Amino acid sequence: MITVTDLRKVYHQGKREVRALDGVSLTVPAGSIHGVIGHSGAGKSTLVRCLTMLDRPTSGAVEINGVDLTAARSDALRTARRRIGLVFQQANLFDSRTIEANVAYPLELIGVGREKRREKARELLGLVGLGDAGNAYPAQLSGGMRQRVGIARALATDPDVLLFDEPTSALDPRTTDEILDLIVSLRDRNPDDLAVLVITHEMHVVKKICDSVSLLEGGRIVESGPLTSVVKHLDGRLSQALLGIPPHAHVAPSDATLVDVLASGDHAALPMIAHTSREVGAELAILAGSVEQLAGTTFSHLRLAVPNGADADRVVEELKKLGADARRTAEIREEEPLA
Ligand SMILES: Nc1ncnc2c1ncn2[C@@H]1O[C@H](COP(=O)(O)OP(=O)(O)OP(=O)(O)O)[C@@H](O)[C@H]1O
Repeated sequence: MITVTDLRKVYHQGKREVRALDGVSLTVPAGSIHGVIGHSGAGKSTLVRCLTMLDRPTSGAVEINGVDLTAARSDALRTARRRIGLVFQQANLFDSRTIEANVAYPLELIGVGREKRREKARELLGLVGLGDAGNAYPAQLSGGMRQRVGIARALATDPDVLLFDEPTSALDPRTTDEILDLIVSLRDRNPDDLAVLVITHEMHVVKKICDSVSLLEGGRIVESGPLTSVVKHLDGRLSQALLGIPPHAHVAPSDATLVDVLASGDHAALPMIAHTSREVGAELAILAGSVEQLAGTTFSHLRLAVPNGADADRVVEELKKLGADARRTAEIREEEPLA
């Protein structure tokens, strides 16, 4: 389990103070995969550096299973750091070492004997699907395979936390999905011991593997929670980011009110548009939408056009009665472009 409490990092650029982290708190229990997403400049890299003490936080605490890394010094810090396995965007392997020797490297640093190192490296390479590649050199591997080696190396010291910093940003979509499946399988293999934290700007990563998610902005966590809760409401920033539908100005009819509706779970399977149409006596057009499975729950997000003359507020009301979240988003008058 990793617990981060009120983590702050202030940089000084001349006279200017930059609060790269401005009071970040989060908890990731063992068995859970938590995503932190944020745009460029949000503080993601600073968070990774401060969690691993590559950069000392200005204040706050980072605890791994109750041991505070910020309070540890020299040897104690080195030992505590091994509780976090770190995987970067690029694996940064030693080109002159075999794959097996790369995976064994963290064990070499802490003085584990040769035979034990080899045994562990072989076991880990098997775990990440590279059981036959131990004698190969990094240059002989694809980007996805190199990333698997990076993951095996991060697991060498049996960490309690695996921290991924943009693990799939350099990979193609298919390889990305293979690496994401591997991350889930590592968690599933060790649910009582391993907490996983994934820092990314890719929504796909969050949608595919995370149980919970935090949105980092200007060094602060502005929204956080279990994936299925944060996407449930139309107004949420994470909901917009993860399930948002783009404006479809080119198909918007003139003289209509646009209504967005978001339904989840069993509600998503109801014939709610037909039902609402009938109840209100209005023909509703679906202009855009997405239906997705997140963490095993179906979410359906639709944008409807209610012809003017029909009661858009009643449409919203009827949809809410059926258990969906709904709201008016725009009025379109003839010859007026969609806002
Ligand atoms: N060493 C530093 N000195 C001064 N300011 C810094 C330093 N490192 C980061 N910052 C500032 O802190 C803020 C957060 O930067 P950070 O690199 O953590 O963001 P990020 O979310 O990782 O962005 P990106 O995805 O572009 O890497 C930015 O305003 C950045 O300019």
